Amino acid sequence: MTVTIPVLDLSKFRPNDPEGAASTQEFLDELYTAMHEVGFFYVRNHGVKSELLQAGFEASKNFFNLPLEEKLKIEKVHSPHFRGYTQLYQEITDYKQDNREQVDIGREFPAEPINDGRPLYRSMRGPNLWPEDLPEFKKTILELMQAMTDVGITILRAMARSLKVVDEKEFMAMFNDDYSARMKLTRYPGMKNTADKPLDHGLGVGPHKDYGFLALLLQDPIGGLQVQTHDGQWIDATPIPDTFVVNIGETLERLTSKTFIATTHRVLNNPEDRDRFSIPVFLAPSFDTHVPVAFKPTAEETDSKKVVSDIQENQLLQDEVYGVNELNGFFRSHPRIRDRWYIYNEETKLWSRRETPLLSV
Ligand SMILES: O=C(O)CCC(=O)C(=O)O
Ligand SMILES: [Fe+2]
Repeated sequence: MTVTIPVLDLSKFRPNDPEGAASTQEFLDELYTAMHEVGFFYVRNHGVKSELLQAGFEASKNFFNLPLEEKLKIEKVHSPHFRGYTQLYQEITDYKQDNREQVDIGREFPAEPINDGRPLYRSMRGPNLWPEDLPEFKKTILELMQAMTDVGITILRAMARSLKVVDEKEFMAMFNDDYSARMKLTRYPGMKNTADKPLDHGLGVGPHKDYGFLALLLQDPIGGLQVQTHDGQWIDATPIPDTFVVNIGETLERLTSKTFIATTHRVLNNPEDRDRFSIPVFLAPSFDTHVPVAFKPTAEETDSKKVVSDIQENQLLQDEVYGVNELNGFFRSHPRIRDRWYIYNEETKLWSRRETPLLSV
């Protein structure tokens, strides 16, 4: 079966405008079909100014162009909150080292006290690490993260509405002040980049599903993102100017009993020497949220949702508490940061924060 990734027009979604009822309904129907059948779509007319998108890419390139020793000043290993810079090959996906470098940014919070009985996942909250020598970087990146978050929250509202059986107010209450947002700046070197020498497997990031509720991705024109259709084929998410690529994560898939699919995806490095840049934003409820399984699919929906994925079932994150999933996901992707800041107790089988970080990792 030939599957294409649909392009949805967000300006059709006018939830508070009685005159927009027909176009809103059309949008919701298209959204439902996209999420049920493909699990990915492009969104256009999202309202974020292209100057801001360009400024985001500029800021990202300025950072990646810094000498390695400058970038390492904000290396993620300095952050128990999994913020900061990750060198090429340091992140693990599907048991392989990724051919990409990246910066992780989250919402700014003060660090919380540790090991006082609160859940360990609250350690994910904390301050970001910012490069000192790029004065515009922080302002631009936080502005872009907020603008993309606003678009993502609008799409989440539309998803709740298109699912009908989900109570929109209850669903959106999970995104009150305390929602979780993460942004990543990525750079994928081309395979013939002789300075970086990407690993032969050619995977910028290996096959995976995202953890949370929604991912909204800004990609440059190079291409390389691929989506695994539900019969197991890999298709290109070819860049379309002025759009974001949207997909959902495992926790929202769980809430919908797989009516909406968290589709497997990966990124191939450019076969020549061209570097690719992308900026995804990941949205999820606050860490303490118990994500209900809210949806009882109809027989027809159950029938049509047999999905092939390259990901093994033991790689899936299915805890009911969102923070547990996010922490487990980061532990898996960043074992070096886990081992520096966290310790496993063989007797209790529980992780906790180290009182002082391990220096040797
Ligand atoms: O860079 C991309 O196109 C996708 C990145 C991605 O899937 C991720 O970081 O979860
Ligand atoms: Fe992803």
